[in-house]
Amino acid sequence: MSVSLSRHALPRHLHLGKHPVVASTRSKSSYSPFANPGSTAFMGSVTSIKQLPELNGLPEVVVIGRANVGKSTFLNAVLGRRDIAHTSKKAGHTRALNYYRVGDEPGQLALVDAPGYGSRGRREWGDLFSAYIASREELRRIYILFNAKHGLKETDKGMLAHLHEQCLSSHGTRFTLQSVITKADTLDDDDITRAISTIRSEIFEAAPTCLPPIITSCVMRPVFGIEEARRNIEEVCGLVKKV
Ligand SMILES: Nc1nc2c(ncn2[C@@H]2O[C@H](COP(=O)(O)OP(=O)(O)OP(=O)(O)O)[C@@H](O)[C@H]2O)c(=O)[nH]1
Ligand SMILES: [Mg+2]
Repeated sequence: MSVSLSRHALPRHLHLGKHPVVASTRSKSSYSPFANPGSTAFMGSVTSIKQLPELNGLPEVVVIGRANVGKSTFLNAVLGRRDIAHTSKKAGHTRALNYYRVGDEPGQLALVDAPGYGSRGRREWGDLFSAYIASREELRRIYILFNAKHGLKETDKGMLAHLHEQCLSSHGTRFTLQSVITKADTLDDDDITRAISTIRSEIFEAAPTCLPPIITSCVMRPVFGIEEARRNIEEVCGLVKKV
């Protein structure tokens, strides 16, 4: 195993080519909701569809993926907080839809951490999630995470196909789908290039409407791909003024 991956070691096309880091789209005068991590607040846990919070029109994005893929860690990195979301080596840790407000009150957007799906996920979490995506009007984008080392499993393909159908049936007016590759540090440079290529094709096969992956590592210092993820969230929530 190698942890040598670095911005410089990454193949050029992974970070500079087809899907460039979008920091350059930010106007110097625009303000990032992620600029002040201290203003982020945990809003509460939702275990039943009736408990979904009233956010008075705040845009919302959700982070999903198989148990243990790194959802809560990714969310902490995006929020610039060490442990506002609880993480664990043991799969199945997050057991509710956990809401985080980003920005000073009343906030600029809500970020939602979801329980994992797959063999360690529980059926009732699946039911809650299905009801959530079917009805939540504030939802702008679903971030679906895949472990670089494990690639896509059948449950991932099934989830992608299901979400793709939902996007198509609403003509993309309700939410869009963005893929994210986690734990890029767990593969060496040759393997990560191959893994990304396979994951990209499998995503496209299962869900042609899903946007190609943002590649991340939350253990690299500095973290990798997180600034790109923040810009992506700001854009989909209408918070970036393009110059
Ligand atoms: N090497 C490496 N490990 C990571 C990375 N991100 C997360 N992890 C580890 O992966 C494990 C699971 O992380 P979580 O963030 O709790 O995963 P989760 O998807 O929220 O898990 P559940 O809530 O159980 O579904 C933890 O031990 C993390 O430290 C990463 O970028 N690189
Ligand atoms: Mg979690």
